[in-house]
Amino acid sequence: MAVYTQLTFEDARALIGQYDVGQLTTIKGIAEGVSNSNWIVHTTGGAFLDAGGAPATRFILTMFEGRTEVAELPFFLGLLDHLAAQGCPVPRTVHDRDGAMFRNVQGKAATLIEFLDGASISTPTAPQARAVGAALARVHVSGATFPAARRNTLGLAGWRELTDACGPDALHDIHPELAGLITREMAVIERRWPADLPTGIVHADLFPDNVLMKDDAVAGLIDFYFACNDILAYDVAVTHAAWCFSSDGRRFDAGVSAALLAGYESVRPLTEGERAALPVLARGAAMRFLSTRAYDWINTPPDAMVTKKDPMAFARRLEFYANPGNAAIFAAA
Ligand SMILES: Nc1ncnc2c1ncn2[C@@H]1O[C@H](COP(=O)(O)OP(=O)(O)O)[C@@H](O)[C@H]1O
Ligand SMILES: N[C@@H](CCOP(=O)(O)O)C(=O)O
Repeated sequence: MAVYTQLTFEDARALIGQYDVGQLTTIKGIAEGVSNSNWIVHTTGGAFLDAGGAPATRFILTMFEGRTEVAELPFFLGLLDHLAAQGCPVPRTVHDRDGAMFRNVQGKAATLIEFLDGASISTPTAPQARAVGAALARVHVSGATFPAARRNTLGLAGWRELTDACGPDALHDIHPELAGLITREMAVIERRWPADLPTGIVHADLFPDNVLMKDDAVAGLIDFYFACNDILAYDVAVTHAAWCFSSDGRRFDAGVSAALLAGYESVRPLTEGERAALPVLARGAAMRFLSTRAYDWINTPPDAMVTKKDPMAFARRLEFYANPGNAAIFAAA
């Protein structure tokens, strides 16, 4: 459950009154998500139009909790507007009557976002993975004209900081071999991390729960709050790690993997250098989510209203990618 902040109907009514979207009728907390508080909001409709040109009556209200820096909101929210304007299936930010992209509520920043129809899926098929690969590539291509930039705060140095902060004893409690795996793999990843691949705007967290699908088509890419500038092929690797395994990381799906990469390349072909780097980028991607999940596993207070995510699911992916016998999954078809 990800609603960390209590918001009364009256608070919400006052907030929604600042936007030209009609009167608030209902507001309901959303169970999915980890990082921020989210509500689905219904209104009577106003000047903000949906994709069909009718007054929109459904919105997502997001309140930003600890992990999102308020100073970075213009980047994240401006990026949504930019990508939507470029035709990517991304929700637009609803601006308030003064043109502001976010407002302050109870000392926290909150924003109103366009609602996109669709459902996230837990077991993707190859055609769905193909569509996701193509949608990711469109974001990479469209991001090239976005004028702002943001450093990846959860890059290599961040993974090391987080895993060091966990400490060997707590890692041992998660799994007796976890600290050893992290030490070995961090050394390899740091040594082999590529320095000369194409960079640009990346989503950096394109998991199935951040993609809304309608049958085999991508209806929405959401949750851009880790977006930043980084190696484009690293984003492919993140998406690969997120989509091509069972959620516990025990089963790899070769068909989904091939379809994801083919879908990506149908829009933006990978260079030889990017292909060659995918094995180490995938090890990095697995380490990225292993490090945040392990840190959260150890540090989330027991009474927090959030379902902790299993770090071992990404330790298994990391072992898979580190196995030289599996490197062929990234070879050109
Ligand atoms: N623009 C949107 N349109 C429709 N549903 C959305 C939208 N944004 C978020 N959601 C819903 O809210 C849930 C949580 O949103 P998300 O941005 O992933 O939160 P978190 O940052 O906490 O992970 C999503 O899984 C989805 O069900
Ligand atoms: N995708 C990450 C969790 C990031 O949280 P989100 O709810 O903001 O997507 C993971 O699976 O570890």
